[in-house]
Amino acid sequence: MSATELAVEGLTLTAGAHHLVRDVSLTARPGEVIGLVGPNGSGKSSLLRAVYRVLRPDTGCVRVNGADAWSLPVRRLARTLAAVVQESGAGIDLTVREVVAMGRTPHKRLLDGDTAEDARLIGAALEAVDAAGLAGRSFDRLSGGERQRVLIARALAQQPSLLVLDEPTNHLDIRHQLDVLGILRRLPATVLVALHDLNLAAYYCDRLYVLRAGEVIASGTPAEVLTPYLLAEVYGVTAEVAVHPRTGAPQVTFLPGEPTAAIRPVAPPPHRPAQEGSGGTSPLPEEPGGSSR
Ligand SMILES: Nc1ncnc2c1ncn2[C@@H]1O[C@H](COP(=O)(O)OP(=O)(O)OP(=O)(O)O)[C@@H](O)[C@H]1O
Repeated sequence: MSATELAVEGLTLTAGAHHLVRDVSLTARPGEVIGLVGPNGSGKSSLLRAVYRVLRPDTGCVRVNGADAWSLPVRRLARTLAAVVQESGAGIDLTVREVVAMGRTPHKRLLDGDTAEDARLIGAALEAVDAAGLAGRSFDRLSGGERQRVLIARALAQQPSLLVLDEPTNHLDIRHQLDVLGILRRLPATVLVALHDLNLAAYYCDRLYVLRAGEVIASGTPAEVLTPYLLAEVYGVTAEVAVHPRTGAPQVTFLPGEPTAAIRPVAPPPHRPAQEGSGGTSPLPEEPGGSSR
């Protein structure tokens, strides 16, 4: 299956009088891994919910290969898009294998049993997340990290060409974090993933979008986006950014203490919608001394 193009255009989401997301645009080209980063409450999950069709846009739209995701038949969208979300999975009285087998549902007709190919895909998905040994266990009795890996396996079994994940490394030990992100990196799919760990985002994502208070305030490659300046402005932290000598990816080291005036912008940055194409958009003033690379 070839990867899918995702375009979020001028998306605004509200809950009552509260803006969850305001005029957000982003693109993910086929096969790209796009990271969503930003502080708690900045709108990452809300944006993802609109993409996987749980939270209806007030204005703007979500396009999947050019088609409005909210107008597509649910089943057709489910053959394209899989989601791994934070709140899913509680209270599922099924075995692990049965949960992963649910990933095959969009590809089958009502009452169809598992084919040999389904069984192969379910087994491969379990193997991929190191959960083959859990197949017969009750899903409800798994640890948080085991459950998370099984939900990722279910999404893999769905064979999506667009995969949307909300903090997929939550609960995972470092070995399984690296494994899961490595799998996402190698999938023949487009990936949109919310991550809190900026070093993992820097290493595994092609491009990042930075959200703050429901708006995109910067986007671009990790090296373009992850500067001490931006980290001071968005998270209010002091950080140093170096290029890792082996991976070539930006590596952020956080330091105690408030950011100093030298790396704090004087005025809040104006909002400028993120743009498609190469090169990042950052409304933040130039960092003294130029790029961190
Ligand atoms: N249904 C709702 N009604 C009112 N406010 C909401 C609702 N859903 C989310 N919010 C608020 O909208 C903001 C964005 O929430 P969201 O969950 O999208 O942020 P997030 O970036 O995913 O946060 P986190 O990093 O903590 O997971 C938060 O302030 C949240 O409290």
